[in-house]
Amino acid sequence: MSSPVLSLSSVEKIFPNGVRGLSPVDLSVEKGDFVTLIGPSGCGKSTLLKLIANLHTPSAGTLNWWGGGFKDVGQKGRRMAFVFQDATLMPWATIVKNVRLPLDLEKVERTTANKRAHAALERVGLGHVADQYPAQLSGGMKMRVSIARALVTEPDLLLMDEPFGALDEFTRNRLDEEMARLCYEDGLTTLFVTHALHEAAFLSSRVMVMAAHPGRIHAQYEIDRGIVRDETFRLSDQFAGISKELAILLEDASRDSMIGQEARQ
Ligand SMILES: Nc1ncnc2c1ncn2[C@@H]1O[C@H](COP(=O)(O)OP(=O)(O)OP(=O)(O)O)[C@@H](O)[C@H]1O
Repeated sequence: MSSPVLSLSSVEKIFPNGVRGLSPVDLSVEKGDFVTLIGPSGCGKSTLLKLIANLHTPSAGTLNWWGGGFKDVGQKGRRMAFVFQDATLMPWATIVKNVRLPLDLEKVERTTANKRAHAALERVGLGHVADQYPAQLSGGMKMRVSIARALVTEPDLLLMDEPFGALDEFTRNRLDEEMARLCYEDGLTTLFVTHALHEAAFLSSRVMVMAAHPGRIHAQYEIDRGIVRDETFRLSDQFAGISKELAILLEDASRDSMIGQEARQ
């Protein structure tokens, strides 16, 4: 059997100022999983994502990427890409040049890089804006460019930190449907952070409900991978049921977080 994409064993983070960002976490992410982290502010969602991205070093515990250490991440079959809340596009460069940036940094030959950048834009439905500039696009389109810039590297693991948090609900729903298509149809392993319960219910194959004070995993909730995540699902009783069960877990996690906070005061 192949190694999990990610495995965390008793990984914790205590910041230099003594703040415990994350209590020991055990987590295993398999190929094709869509894992969402949700929980009240300060529960360690970003800390956990940054540990996985190797932007933080754990204070204790072991992290493995594809069964090995971080030094092999970036090789074929072990590529990781990020999408953040802010699309962070270069305003002076065309959309295709923005998408091509990671390939330019890798010194991929120009014709190949252009071809891949155009293909990535097609995948997010933005082939027609390749020669435009970021200022000409809406917020949702900019975010799709940011997703294309991540996809162009052909990642095996996609990390997304509240990518659609700044968008209106209609745009967010459309982008969630696009993400579901990209991730479930292509089997792209994804770790996703959100504050939005309905987004977690819609997208995930597993939801990690976290609690704060201190940051930790409170509960895990599995959702059938076989569900087709489309508009019909969003309107179904099944979706309503999943959302309700998640709301109960989240309520419970919030109550635990408040008890933790009061105990510290
Ligand atoms: N660099 C840092 N130094 C000290 N403490 C930090 C640092 N980064 C995060 N923390 C603390 O660690 C805890 C977890 O923070 P984190 O940002 O991971 O939470 P979060 O769940 O992502 O919050 P939010 O939903 O508000 O973005 C918080 O108490 C936070 O104040």
